[in-house]
Amino acid sequence: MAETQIPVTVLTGYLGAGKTTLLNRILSENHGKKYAVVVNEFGEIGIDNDLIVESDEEIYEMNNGCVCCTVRGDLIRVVEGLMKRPGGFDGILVETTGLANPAPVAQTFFMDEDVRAKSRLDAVVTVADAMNLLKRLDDSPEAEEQIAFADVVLLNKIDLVSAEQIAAVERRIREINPHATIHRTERSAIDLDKVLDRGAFDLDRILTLDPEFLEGEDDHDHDHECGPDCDHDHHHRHAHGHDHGHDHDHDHHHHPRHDESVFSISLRGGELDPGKFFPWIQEVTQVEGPNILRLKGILAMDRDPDRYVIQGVHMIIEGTHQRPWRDDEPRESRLVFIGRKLNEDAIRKSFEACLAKKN
Ligand SMILES: Nc1nc2c(ncn2[C@@H]2O[C@H](COP(=O)(O)OP(=O)(O)OP(=O)(O)O)[C@@H](O)[C@H]2O)c(=O)[nH]1
Repeated sequence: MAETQIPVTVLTGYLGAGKTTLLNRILSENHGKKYAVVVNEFGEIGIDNDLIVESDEEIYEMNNGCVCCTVRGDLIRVVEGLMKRPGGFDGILVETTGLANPAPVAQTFFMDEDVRAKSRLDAVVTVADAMNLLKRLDDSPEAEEQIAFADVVLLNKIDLVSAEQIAAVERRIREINPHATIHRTERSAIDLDKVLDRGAFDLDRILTLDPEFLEGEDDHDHDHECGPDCDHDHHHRHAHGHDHGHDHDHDHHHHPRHDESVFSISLRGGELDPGKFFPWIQEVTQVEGPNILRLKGILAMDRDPDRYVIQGVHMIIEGTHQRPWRDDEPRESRLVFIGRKLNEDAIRKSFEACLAKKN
């Protein structure tokens, strides 16, 4: 029986750490294996799917809320569906949103009987941003959970920091999680056998970390109530509604609430005037940089046949031409900011001022 279990890799890490970069490596490398990929993102308009390389792999997107607390039922259904596929898969990769606590995702693979019989959690792989991790550990509980649960940590973006900084981040990771294997990486470059099929998930360690890990709460059936940005109100309601008089609150234990100060702004429009857009995005990222945890967009530039992809983490932004727009695609620009204390009105208005004038 055991040999028929499909290995599942949970790929986690804070916003912008380099998860998709790693996923793209896995999907592009000529390893002769077939992986199913499940991605989940935070933000209303699905962009992540467009940033994943085109490949023969099957990609399932779940962007209605955050996998850690709202779509576990969906995850079970997707995984069950995958297992029934003839031919099967050599592995399943689940990429969580940067704001997810990986524990409930990992739990999924122990809770559902069918899923448990046919799959095994191979490893939780956490990508950490060497430049920003220390700050995020101070202000974002998810960042710490992601490190604590990791079997393998990729300490990524080492090109952006000094050797001393790398050593300091590594020490902090070790304090939180002395067991994980740490690899230093640039652009998530790693031999895939260091992240896939590791047999690294250690249930005993996780039970020390979280004694209730296997207690699989009743599923509360809250899968579909959350909005795209993970409606935290719902969790308040849930926590209250679930008070049976015992004083440990499952919800608190397994699902530390998301950082409620983080929200997303989704912008949509037609073609952009590059002469206006580029100075604008430079300015926004300079002024709002500390509050911009993440930005990503697929843009249609006036008179440009290619899709233009822009990505950022705080003040660092990168843009590239991706591929030509297809005839059947509307030339539309979509841009998402995820952050704290962003001035939505000002960003929205100034973005609209970058649209190309059509006559
Ligand atoms: N300089 C530098 N940039 C990197 C490195 N790895 C990734 N990036 C860039 O960082 C940005 C975020 O990378 P992604 O792989 O999309 O990050 P992610 O973790 O998938 O992001 P979310 O899904 O939004 O949480 C992109 O612009 C990447 O090109 C690295 O090692 N060095």
